[in-house]
Amino acid sequence: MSLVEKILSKKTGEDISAGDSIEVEVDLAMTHDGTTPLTYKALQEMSNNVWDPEKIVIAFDHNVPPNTVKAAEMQKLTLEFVKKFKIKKFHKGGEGICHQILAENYVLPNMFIAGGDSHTCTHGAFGAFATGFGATDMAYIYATGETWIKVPKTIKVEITGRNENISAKDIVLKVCKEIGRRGATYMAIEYCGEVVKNMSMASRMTLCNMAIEMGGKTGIIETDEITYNYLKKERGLSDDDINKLKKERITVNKDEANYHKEVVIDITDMEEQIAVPHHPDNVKPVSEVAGKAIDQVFIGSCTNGRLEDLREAAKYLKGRRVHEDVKLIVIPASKKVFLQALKEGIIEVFIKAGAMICTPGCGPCLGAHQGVLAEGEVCLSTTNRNFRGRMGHINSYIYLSSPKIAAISAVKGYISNEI
Ligand SMILES: CC(C)[C@H](C(=O)O)[C@@H](O)C(=O)O
Ligand code: SF4
Repeated sequence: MSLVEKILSKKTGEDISAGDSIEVEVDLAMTHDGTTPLTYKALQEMSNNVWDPEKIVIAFDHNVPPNTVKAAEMQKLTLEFVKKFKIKKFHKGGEGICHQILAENYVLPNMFIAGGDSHTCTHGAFGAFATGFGATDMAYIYATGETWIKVPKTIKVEITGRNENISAKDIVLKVCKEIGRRGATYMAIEYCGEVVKNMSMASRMTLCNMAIEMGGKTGIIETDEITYNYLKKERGLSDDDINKLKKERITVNKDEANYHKEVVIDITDMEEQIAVPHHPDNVKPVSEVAGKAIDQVFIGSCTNGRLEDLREAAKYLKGRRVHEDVKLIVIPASKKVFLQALKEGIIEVFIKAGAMICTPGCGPCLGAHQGVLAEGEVCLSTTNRNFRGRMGHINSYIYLSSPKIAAISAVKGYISNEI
């Protein structure tokens, strides 16, 4: 059995396998300012109640603070939902991106997590089954606490080798290139191998975050000491809680699991990777893109807005100036990340270098505000999607990279991995 099959078998109490349609109880559900209004509308046609307000998380992150009347109206309606159903796990603007909020507060291994956002797959990093649903499905979940899914097939992706220059973002871009934008449609991507074993939780989240860019239902990683340490240190779980989780730990016998496909990526001689317009699987080694002039750099998002990402970027910006032709926008993924970055002097490094720092949230990632692109402009971004027009004008261009390359390029004025 794959990791997903094992988690879902445990949840349903039956031995299930890929292709089965199952009904399942949801442990945690989330919608944000962009998706709560439609979910609320659909819910009103189904029920006058929510199944369990304790298991629902609402976050304002996509347009914070609201920049248009429409965005303000959507938050007003969402607030009505929050009040009506007495949702306590409510995070108003400035607290962070919904996925970062979930990771910092609520996600636990073996959970079934349903999110009204496609990057809910990020939480597979905790050994949870986490995936995105549309508004009608979310409404049904809010009403009943249940949903159904077809159990996805699994692609095993093993990351091997050693290379100090390579980050989780370079790896996931390479995986996108190998698997392709439709290569994992309705499948789970199970990451393993020595590189993943040694990765921080933040990096594992970067890996799982982009499963959807390959059409994937989710990305997922077995829990281990790194997961438990994170839950203890960052989330304050007690030793008893951790021991309980360890007893319920789900592992996979990789030789016996019935993977649909297996991919091995050795990073030893790998170059850093860049996705070029207009698809995240349109990936090239940095040497083929180096020298491309840029107008804007964005460091942030649910892919790469965490503390380790900001620390990495700060290494290259410290004592340097952002190129005069480049706008650099930095957005910490959450309030917690922001406060810690302030404490460590990282924010000061960015400001002195000439960066603009914005309120934790999605920011320019989806082209809503805080840095939209003009016609012909080129942005190098640490986000996950470079679709045509996503960050602004239909004829603007988005390249995707790691925070390191983003920071170096902001200084140089063109794409580069050498400071
Ligand atoms: C607005 C929201 C529905 C959307 C998603 O689901 O992914 C957004 O977060 C994105 O990244 O494009
Ligand atoms: S940061 Fe970007 S990808 Fe992530 S949830 Fe927000 S808009 Fe979507």
